[in-house]
Amino acid sequence: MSLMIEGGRRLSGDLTVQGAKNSVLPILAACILSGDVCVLRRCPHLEDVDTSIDILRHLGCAVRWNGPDLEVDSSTLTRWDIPDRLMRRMRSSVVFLGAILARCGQAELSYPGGCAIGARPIDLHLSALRTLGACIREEGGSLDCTAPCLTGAEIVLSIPSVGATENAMLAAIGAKGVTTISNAAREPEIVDLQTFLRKLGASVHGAGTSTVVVEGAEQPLHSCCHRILGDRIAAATYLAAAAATGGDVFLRDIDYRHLSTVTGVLRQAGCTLSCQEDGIRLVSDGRLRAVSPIRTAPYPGFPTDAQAVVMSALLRSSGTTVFVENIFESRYHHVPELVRMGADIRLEGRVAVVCGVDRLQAARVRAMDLRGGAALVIAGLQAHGVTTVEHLHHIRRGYSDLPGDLALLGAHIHTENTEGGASDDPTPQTQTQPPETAGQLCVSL
Ligand SMILES: CC(=O)N[C@H]1[C@@H](OP(=O)(O)OP(=O)(O)OC[C@H]2O[C@@H](n3ccc(=O)[nH]c3=O)[C@H](O)[C@@H]2O)O[C@H](CO)[C@@H](O)[C@@H]1O
Ligand SMILES: C=C(OP(=O)(O)O)C(=O)O
Repeated sequence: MSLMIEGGRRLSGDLTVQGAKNSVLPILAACILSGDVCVLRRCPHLEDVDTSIDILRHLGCAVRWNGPDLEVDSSTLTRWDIPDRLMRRMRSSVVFLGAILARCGQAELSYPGGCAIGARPIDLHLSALRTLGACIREEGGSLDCTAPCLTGAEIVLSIPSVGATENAMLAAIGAKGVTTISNAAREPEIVDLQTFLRKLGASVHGAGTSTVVVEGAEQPLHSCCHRILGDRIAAATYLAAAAATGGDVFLRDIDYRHLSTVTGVLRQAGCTLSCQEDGIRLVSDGRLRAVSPIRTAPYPGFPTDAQAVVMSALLRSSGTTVFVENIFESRYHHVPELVRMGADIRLEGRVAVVCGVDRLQAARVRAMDLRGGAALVIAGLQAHGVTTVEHLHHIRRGYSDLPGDLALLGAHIHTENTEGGASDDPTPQTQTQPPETAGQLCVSL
């Protein structure tokens, strides 16, 4: 599947932002802990959500859509294994490990897949679970885990890894006693997971700070209904698109506090932003200025997931902007594609130097990963002529309807069924490697 985008349209109007991919995925894994029915409101319909549903069904859970809500009944769970073909489909498959261990005391799965943006090892996940008493045998990419009796412990993460924090929180629910996770990730999605776990009846505190404390659940957990947090990265994408096209958009149902580094950059670039309790409005005249160096960092720093889309917004700015990607070692696969469209970007390791150009030219380009794909769409919105973005399936991992949303805002964009599709996709996918080979997949810049 490809997207065709006719550049030069100014975006305007209101948009309700989807539920967050990075919230709903760990929460879908957490549904296993309930042993009952969980209703997730505003569940985004994404490829990664479909993969999570496939995993839940494989485990024996009953899952069904009810309009925009997803209902998961985990009372019927019968298995503790996840087949390799499902593990490889996304990174977040690994977050099921903590939940399955907590519920079943054993788990059989393999290394997760996901976008090729770096090596993405899972050593911190496994070390956290071992600290809680899990015995994990790694062989040929398979993980054979037993944990008849998880015990609360002090887990210190060497990096504030989002996924490792979530895995540790989920496993700790099934442990006896208190678990403290230090140097925990502080992302809003971790807070959303804590909110969900509390609704299930679990005792979890501290999410949003560097120390998360989980008391093992002595009582059985129960059913709950939860509305998924608004997606700050989808919001950053629409803000970047509006900024680049001289737009005027209002994004509803998004917490502006979760986007302060992104809105700060767009303000510096010359956009006018007003942040309200119910959303964010951005007005741009389309003549953006270069900004101070953008360095990606764990929350509350500038999100790595917004690096590509904000870069795209600045391609025609006046002056030079430096990007430093500090989280993932090869997250610039969109750059050669943007250069095809006339962008002036030089790469040196983790640094990308963007010199604004007067004009972008439409081209046939290829999404190499999720956010890089969204960045190409934003470039297409600004380019002269009709841009084709191939390999739409990457974008569908994280946006429930990017073309539909942009069309609502006035973009001329449509999806085309192209020959081949995902099955003959040569795009590299990260397959987390056993420790001795981790890193070999990193694509040099
Ligand atoms: C589903 C989800 O929420 N995905 C997000 C999550 O991914 P994810 O949870 O995979 O990202 P992490 O926070 O774990 O990764 C941060 C850094 O830590 C490294 N690391 C991580 C785990 C580990 O065991 N060992 C290790 O070395 C990673 O390679 C990376 O360099 O956070 C990333 C960083 O904000 C985002 O880009 C992703 O969108
Ligand atoms: C890298 C991302 O996601 P994941 O961790 O699911 O691959 C992302 O959302 O940009």
